[in-house]
Formats: sequence, structure tokens, C-alpha cells
Amino acid sequence: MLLPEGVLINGLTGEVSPDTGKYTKRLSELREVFQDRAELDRMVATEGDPVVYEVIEYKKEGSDLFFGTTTMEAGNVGGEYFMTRGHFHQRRDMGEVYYTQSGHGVLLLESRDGETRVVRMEPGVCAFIPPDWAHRSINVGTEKLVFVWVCNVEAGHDYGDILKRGMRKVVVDRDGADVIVDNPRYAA
Ligand SMILES: O=P(O)(O)OC[C@H]1O[C@](O)(CO)[C@@H](O)[C@@H]1O
Ligand SMILES: [Fe+2]
Repeated sequence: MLLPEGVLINGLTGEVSPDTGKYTKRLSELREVFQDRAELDRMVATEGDPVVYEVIEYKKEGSDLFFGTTTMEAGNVGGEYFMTRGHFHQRRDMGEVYYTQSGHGVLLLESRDGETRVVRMEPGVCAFIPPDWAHRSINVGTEKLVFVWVCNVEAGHDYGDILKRGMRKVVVDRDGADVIVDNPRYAA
């Protein structure tokens, strides 16, 4: 029998206690994701391959739900803000919740038929990600972006389309402001 438990989450650092696993994504592992690959290579070589985000999870065998934090560093690659890979769920009937704890971000969503939506990620905003919308989080601030996510353990990740084609929109820095523009590399 699974037993109830309170899990301590630090909304400034993303620390989860207790946690059951974690991973870090560095810039060199996200080469397909950014537009300016020459600048990415330069940053990997000269800036020590910076961490872009860390995911910490709490998952109990036998449960239908799991949750955790994603902590995104501030930064950009040639003006394109640090972001997650982005994915659809393998299970098209399963959505997700993102509850922002600290920092400032943009949650970029795209439906199967190509509609784009944006939800601003600000502390206290709990974003509803409906089933079958691709989702990517983007840190547009100057501090860490920390959010709690809650998902069904069977949702799974489908990276294929997003890694191959990118999303239709990208979020870039223009004179210190985040703007959403068409992805110049997007191929339908
Ligand atoms: O798996 P991606 O698209 O790189 O993004 C990581 C994010 O996705 C999640 O799997 C939640 O959907 C979290 O681990 C984290 O927020
Ligand atoms: Fe997801």
C-alpha cells in the first residue's frame, strides 16, 4: 500500500525533499533546440557548457500521478532565451499542470493543428496544459525560473516533431524585452 507523504519544495531553488531522481540538461545537449548553433558552440567551449535546466522528481511506483520541479537558469543563445526541449505527450489524452514558484517565464504551447498559445509564467500562476498541446518553458527573466509540474506517470514524452521541426514560434530578447516571433527554421 502506498502511504501519504508531505514533500518539501523550495520555490527558489527547486529542491524537492525527499526526491526520487533528477537530471540536468546542459547547453551541449540542446544543440538542436537553438537557432544560433555557432554561438551555442562558442558558449559551450568558453563558458564551461552551462546548465540550462534541472528536473527533480518525486515518483512512487504504483501511483498514477507524479510531480517535481523544473529549475531553469537565466540566459540566452544569441538572443534566444534558455528553454526546455519541448514535447507532446505520448498519451494524447493526458495533460499537465505547471505551477510557477519564482522567476519569469513564457510557456509556449502548440496544438496538433498548429495553433500557438502562450501562458505567462509568473509566481502564483498555475498553468493548465490541456491534452495534446506541445509545451515548452522559456526563462525570459534574469533569475532562475522555478516551477512545479504534476503529470500522469503514463503521459510519456514525444519529442520527435518538436526536435525535428522546432515550434512555429520562438521567444527572443529584443532590447531587454521578450518578443514572440516566427521561427525562421520552421519547416512544416
Ligand atoms: O522534457 P523537456 O521538454 O526537455 O522539458 C522538461 C520538462 O518536461 C517535464 O517532463 C514535464 O512535462 C519536466 O520534466 C520538465 O518540466
Ligand atoms: Fe509534459
